Amino acid sequence: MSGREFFTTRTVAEALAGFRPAHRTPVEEVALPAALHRVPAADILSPQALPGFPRSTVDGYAVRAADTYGASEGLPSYLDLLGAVRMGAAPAVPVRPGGCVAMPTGGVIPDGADAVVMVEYTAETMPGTIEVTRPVAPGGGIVRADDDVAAGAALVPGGRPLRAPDLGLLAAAGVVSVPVHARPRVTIISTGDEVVPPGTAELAAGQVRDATASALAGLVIEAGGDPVVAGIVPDEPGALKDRLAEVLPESDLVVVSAGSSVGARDETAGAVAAVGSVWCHGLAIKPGKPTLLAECGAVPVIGLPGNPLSALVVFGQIGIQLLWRIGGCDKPPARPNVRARLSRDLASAAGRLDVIQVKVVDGVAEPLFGPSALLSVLTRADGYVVIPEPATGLDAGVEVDVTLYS
Ligand SMILES: Nc1nc2c(c(=O)[nH]1)N[C@H]1C(S)=C(S)[C@@H](COP(=O)(O)OP(=O)(O)OC[C@H]3O[C@@H](n4cnc5c(N)ncnc54)[C@H](O)[C@@H]3O)O[C@H]1N2
Ligand code: MOO
Repeated sequence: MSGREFFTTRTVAEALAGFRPAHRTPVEEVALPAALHRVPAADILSPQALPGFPRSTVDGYAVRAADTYGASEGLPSYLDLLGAVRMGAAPAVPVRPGGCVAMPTGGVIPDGADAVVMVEYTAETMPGTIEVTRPVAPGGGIVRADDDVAAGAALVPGGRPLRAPDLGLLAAAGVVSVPVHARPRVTIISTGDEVVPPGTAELAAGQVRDATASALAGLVIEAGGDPVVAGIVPDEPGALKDRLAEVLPESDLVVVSAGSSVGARDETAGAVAAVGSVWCHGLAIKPGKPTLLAECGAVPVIGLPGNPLSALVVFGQIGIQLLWRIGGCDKPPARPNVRARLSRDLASAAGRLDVIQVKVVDGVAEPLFGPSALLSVLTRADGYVVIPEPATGLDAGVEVDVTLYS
């Protein structure tokens, strides 16, 4: 196709920094169990101090610390046993000088006590008399009423996906539902006359089943989005534009696979330009150069390369970040990674980000090569190594970060 070219190529770094659509999903109230991995729209403040009362952290005796100073095996302190604290109840008696009260772990510290001595350092030598063989400092064995969280302080931050312990802290504060961003609805459109639904039993000559949409839907779910697989659009002039116009009002992000290159049938750029504005067409990434980023009204649109492997690599680098941001999270959770030694030299062009699929065996990262047309390279990989934009390659033997697939 002489004369055709990508008209606005950008680097991945430029795209991550510069393509920042303002669109965010609306906020909805969600009950705690369903709030795992959801993104609170703002800090969630605690309606009360936690734990809410001074508590013992050990089984033992509530004391005045000063009454235990100098206590030792050879010269114990002797304290009067004034009573016992019951779990889930207010203390019945205060601690007066020279006295102590038996304490279960988690019980309410009685008035007058400023420490709890562990039962291991005590003995009831006579009924009603407790021998203490180790001193305890003021505050020892106690958490204060607001040590966990002060009243009005943030229980969990806005903008970060909720983790299991967050749900616990919210529950402890009596917060049983939280305002979170709605899951972004990601419409996935496949294009191409040769692409047929995965359920097609017999393929005619030249047909391929749609591999990309199912895989993209998986990535969308992993990143907290709601995928809507919107079928296959043929290579007919106007067909994609019409489909886009239909799905845009229902979508927080639209992903179109194939048709982003510069071939005669490549319709995405034209279709997107007809309903919005193209931010870049061509990304300095390998694989995945034929990528398009655009905004159609408030809705971001990503045009991905046709090769399923390349489409998934680009969506992993750009789409996932975008998806998290649309869902209210500016700092997406990092994928797990391991350090490994590279088994061989890798070449790259300066200014281009290379994403190399690898297997990791005994701390060695072995690149998996093959054309982007082979999706099995991705299914065989344990993870990937990135050659950053300024680098012209990586030498065999260097330590690299392998981002792992989970
Ligand atoms: N002159 C140039 N030609 C090409 C370039 C280039 O820079 N200059 N880049 C090549 C690269 S790299 C890729 S990737 C492809 C991407 O082109 P398109 O985005 O227009 O995609 P198609 O040509 O339609 O498809 C490529 C390939 O992938 C298969 N495919 C498409 N969709 C699916 C699907 N949903 N499931 C399974 N397989 C799919 C399609 O059948 C083709 O085999 O352009 C190169 N050309
Ligand atoms: O970008 Mo193509 O997507 O390298 O195979």
